[in-house]
Parts: sequence; C-alpha cells; structure tokens
Amino acid sequence: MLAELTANAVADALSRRESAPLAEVEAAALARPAALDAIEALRPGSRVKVIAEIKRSSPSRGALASIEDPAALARRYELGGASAISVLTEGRKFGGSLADLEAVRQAVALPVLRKDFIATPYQVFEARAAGADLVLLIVAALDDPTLRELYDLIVELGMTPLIETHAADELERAAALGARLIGVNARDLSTFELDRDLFGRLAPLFPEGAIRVAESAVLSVADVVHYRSSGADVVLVGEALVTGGDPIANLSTFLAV
Ligand SMILES: O=C(O)c1ccccc1NCC(=O)[C@H](O)[C@H](O)COP(=O)(O)O
Repeated sequence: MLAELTANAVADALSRRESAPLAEVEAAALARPAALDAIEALRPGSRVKVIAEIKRSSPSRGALASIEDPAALARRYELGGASAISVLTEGRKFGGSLADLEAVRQAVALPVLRKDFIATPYQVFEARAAGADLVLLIVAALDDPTLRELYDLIVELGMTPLIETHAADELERAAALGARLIGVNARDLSTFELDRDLFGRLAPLFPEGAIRVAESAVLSVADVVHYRSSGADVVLVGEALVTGGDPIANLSTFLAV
C-alpha cells in the first residue's frame, strides 16, 4: 500500500498550481550548463562513498537542525569528502526548497540530488533548472508508465535518476528501467520503521553493474560497516550528519570504511 505521506505528496505534485508556466521552466532547464556525471562520481571504489544530505526536519523525527546556510553545510560536506550532496526540496515535512538546491549548486562542484516526491515532468524540469544533477524517483509512488516517462526525461536532460526501492518487486521494476543507480531505503515510508537488514536481503537482486546505494538509518560507523559488508557501494546519510556535530569529522570516520 502506498504510504499516506507519499500519496499526499504525489497528489500535491499532480494538482499543484505552478508559479511559472511549463515552457518557462523547460527553457530554464535547457539553458543550464550540462549536469555533472553522477555515475562517475559514485563509481564503486575500494572504500564506501557517501551522499551527504541537507535535512532540516522529517516526518519521522521532527525538527533535526535549523540549517540557516545550506550552501555552507554543503561546502563542509565537500571538504569532508562526500561524493554527492542530497537536498530535500519538499517544504512541508522536510523544511526544504528548490532555493536550497540552487544555493548548494552554486557552492560546490559535486553532483547534487533533488530528493523529493517526484511525480510530474514539471518537477524534473524544475530540478534541472535549479541545477540538479540527480533526481530521486520512488518506485512505490509511481506506476510503470510514469516511472518510465520520468526516468527517460531525467536521462534526456543529462541527469542521473536515483531509483529508490524498498522491496524485491520494486528492485525488479528498477532493473527493468535499466537503472544504473539504485537505492534501497531502510525506512518504510508507511510506518517509518527502519530495517537496516533490508539492504542485505535485497542486495543479491541488484542488476549487474548497477551502483548500490543504502539509504537511511546510518547513525554510526557501525551502520556504515554493516551496509558495506552487505554490499553497499554508497550510503546516503542525513540525520547523523546534520545532528552529529562536525560533519567533516563524521564523514572522515564513515569514509574510512
Ligand atoms: O526521514 C523521514 O522521516 C522520511 C519519511 C518519509 C519519507 C522519506 C523520509 N526521508 C527521506 C529519506 O529517504 C532520508 O532523508 C534519507 O535517506 C536519509 O536518511 P537518514 O540518514 O536516516 O536521515
């Protein structure tokens, strides 16, 4: 069953009255310099890679960090060795915005992910217009034709789709797209429960050659070790980095795994 939060966010996206006409956002997206190569940045190496997230609050944890200057935090992440930056752009539950993404884009030379409940081509153009290099698609939130349409548009605009899954059948749907970057979110979006073992159970189902991203629930180095030993190439970390003091010091411990 589609989580209520996700269903509402998708319904919002579908019914939104846009502030700018599609043609304008499309033109702004096409006028941007080429997107950065996220596949290259996240290519598996001898150590785990980190996508570091700008996250102010969340439905499961409430307020996490005020983050008055997302660009400054992104620069710290870059200095600390992150391979990409995730920016939550959803406003109501996560306190994010496209303005955050634009600010981060200008501050760092790393690929930037638009992390949101993406359900329309408009949002994909908006992401590119704001400078995103990657766009998250949540398999559970989209039917196959929409998933395909949005996936193809992201690729056509030169960006990289990060395909988020939470179950075996969703990984099959991600594989059918030809996805090169696939995440398993440990967080059940209906109950918010965290299952750090889910990644390991689904890891054998990843298609050959896909980059494997473990999303959510990294609170300590032990969690990174756990994901890495289960086959993760990349971990996506929010809460631990925005609440854990010096992000550079935290990243250095994660990146040693
Ligand atoms: O974080 C939440 O509570 C949440 C609830 C419902 C949908 C999505 C949610 N979070 C988005 C994410 O996937 C995480 O921000 C990201 O994976 C980082 O997770 P964490 O390191 O556990 O903060």
